Order: sequence, then structure tokens, then C-alpha cells
Amino acid sequence: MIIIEEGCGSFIPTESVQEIVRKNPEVVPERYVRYEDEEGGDDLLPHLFLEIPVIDLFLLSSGDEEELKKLDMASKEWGFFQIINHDIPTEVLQEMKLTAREFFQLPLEDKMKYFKASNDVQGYGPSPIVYEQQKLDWADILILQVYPTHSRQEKYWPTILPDSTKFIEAYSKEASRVAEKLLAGFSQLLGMQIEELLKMHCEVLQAMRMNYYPTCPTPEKVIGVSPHADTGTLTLLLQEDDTIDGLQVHHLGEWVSIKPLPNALIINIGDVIEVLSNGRYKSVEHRAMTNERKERISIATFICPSEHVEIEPLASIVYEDLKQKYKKFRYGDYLNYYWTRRLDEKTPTNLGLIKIEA
Ligand SMILES: O=C(O)CCC(=O)C(=O)O
Ligand SMILES: [Fe+2]
Repeated sequence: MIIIEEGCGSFIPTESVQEIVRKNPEVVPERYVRYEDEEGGDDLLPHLFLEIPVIDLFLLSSGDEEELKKLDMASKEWGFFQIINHDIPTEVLQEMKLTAREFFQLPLEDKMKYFKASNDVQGYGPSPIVYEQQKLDWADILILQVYPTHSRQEKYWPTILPDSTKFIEAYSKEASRVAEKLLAGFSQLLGMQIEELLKMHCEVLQAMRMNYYPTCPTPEKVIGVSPHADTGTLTLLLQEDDTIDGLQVHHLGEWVSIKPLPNALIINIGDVIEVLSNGRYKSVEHRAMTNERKERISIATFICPSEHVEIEPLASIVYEDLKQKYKKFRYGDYLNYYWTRRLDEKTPTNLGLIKIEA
């Protein structure tokens, strides 16, 4: 069965996009069509192919001043950057990519064993929605909470693939090591002790979202992942195939396509850093597009504070800026708000809740 039964929870069931394409690769159902004309509305096609800043993680974590400056600039001007010299073994990256690919290649009935309950965020399925008539994303996803280990919902881990747990854990451990180095860099930039930003998280919540974007006969009419900003502290993005474009970042009023360097990780700043820094650093809106030729797989790792942690702009920065630009919020409440927003809202309203208007 492809149409998932109505559950009692808050997410509304929709169909697997991969199945829609498998059954009829030529037709895009109406609910996925965002733009009727071939030009894709006013903003569909990116006009710019720019390279986002590249940061050498080895230099950054050795205390190199220039690299720290680059991190500052990238976080102010882009909210996105790539890291090289992250020291994650190539086979760990390869095995993670393979796990994601093998999972989505499973027959539907096997993937359905991991289908998310309607009141869960974790699990397999299309992008979750909470409004009946909204437009849908052209993607299927698998979300797993990885750390802390007691927060895992093991029923969603694709153990049908014998080594998947080992591979997901190996990659996640590396991702968390990389994140700690970046957090140390941000601590310095924000005028804190080197460990302070990490400590502020209490227990780091680390989740993984594997995104599968099937090919689409009319890619100019659909969106793989709707424009959004990530709610957490940092996101680390691994692309399965560096040669397939898809990620676009909103930069200087335009959508810019991001081309990852081979073996680099793409990092973006989430709302937590935007708020802590009183808006100096930006949690930038981004989206993913599809194409006609080849499906695309990406693996996002979200680094977030514990739900009970309260986030507000750092006093020292507010003092310098003479104005507090965001209200204090509890991270868990913010997360709940995020999951109940509409997918097809054009601009992220998630900060609307906490931004103090000028
Ligand atoms: O697939 C991508 O490139 C972006 C995915 C993304 O933004 C997300 O999972 O939050
Ligand atoms: Fe994202």
C-alpha cells in the first residue's frame, strides 16, 4: 500500500514520491506543482553559480587567525561554507553514502517497515506536512535521531541493511567531532571560552536526515525541499554525488546553486547561532531542486541544543549592539513550532516568532 492510513497524530499522510515516479515517470501530480509556467515563476532558476567560502578545518582548529576571520566572514555574508581538511576517512564517507543509497533502493515494502508514525518526526516517508491542501516537496526522507543514544528510536534504524547501524554511527561520530571543532571556532568569534558554546548545548542533540530526490520530468515546476532555514546550531551536509546540483542558497536576493568540492562538507549556520550572535551571523534560507536526469541523495546532520536549553542573544553582543534583536526561547518549543509550519511558505517565518521588530 502506498497511501498511508490516517493516524491519530499531527502529520498528514502522503504518498512516497519515489513510488509516484516509479509508477509513472512522466506525470507530476498537481499537488507538487509550484510553478505552472516553464520559466518556473520569478525565481526558480538560479542566475548565479558562485563558490561559497572554503574553510580549512585543520587550520581553524590549530588557531589560525586567518581561518577564523574567514569563518566570521562566511557566517556573516553567506551563512554557508564548505570545509576541507576535516579528516573524516574517505571510507566512512563512502559507507555513509552507500547506506543512504541502499536504503532508498530497497523495495517499498521494506522501506515501509521504517515508516514514521504520524506523531513522530523520526522515520521514513515523504516530507511531513500538517496542512491538508498545501503543496508537497518532491522528496522522500529518512530521519533518525542519533545522539544522545537514549533518544534513538531504534525501530526506525534500517537494520535490514546489515551494516547500516555501524556506518551511520561511524559517520555520526565523525560529524560530531567536526561540529565540536566548529563550535570551538564560533565560541572564539562570539567572545566565549573555547568550550563554552558546546557546554551551552547541555547534551548535544544530533539528528540525521537522508534526503532522496527522485528525478522529475518537469524539474522547473517542483521543489525538492521547500525554502527553509535550519533551526539548530549547525548543519553538516554530505552529498552522495558531488556532480549533481540541487542545493540552492538565498544570497543577495538571488538563489545561488552550490557546487560542493569533492569530499568537502557543506556547513550552514542554524537559527541558534543567528540568535546567540544577535543576528551578526545568518541562518540563511535554502532549498533543494530536482533534475530530469538523475536522482539526488543528500545526508544532513543537525547539531542542536537539548530541548530544555533557553536561547537568547549573548549579553556581551547585545551590549555592543545596543539592542537585543531576538527574544529568549526554549529550544524544544521552537522545534515544535518549526514542525507545524507550512512547507510551502515562501520565506521562513520561523524567526518571526522570536524576532524583535525594529
Ligand atoms: O539536499 C540538500 O541539499 C538540502 C537539504 C536540507 O536543506 C535539509 O535537509 O535541511
Ligand atoms: Fe536545510
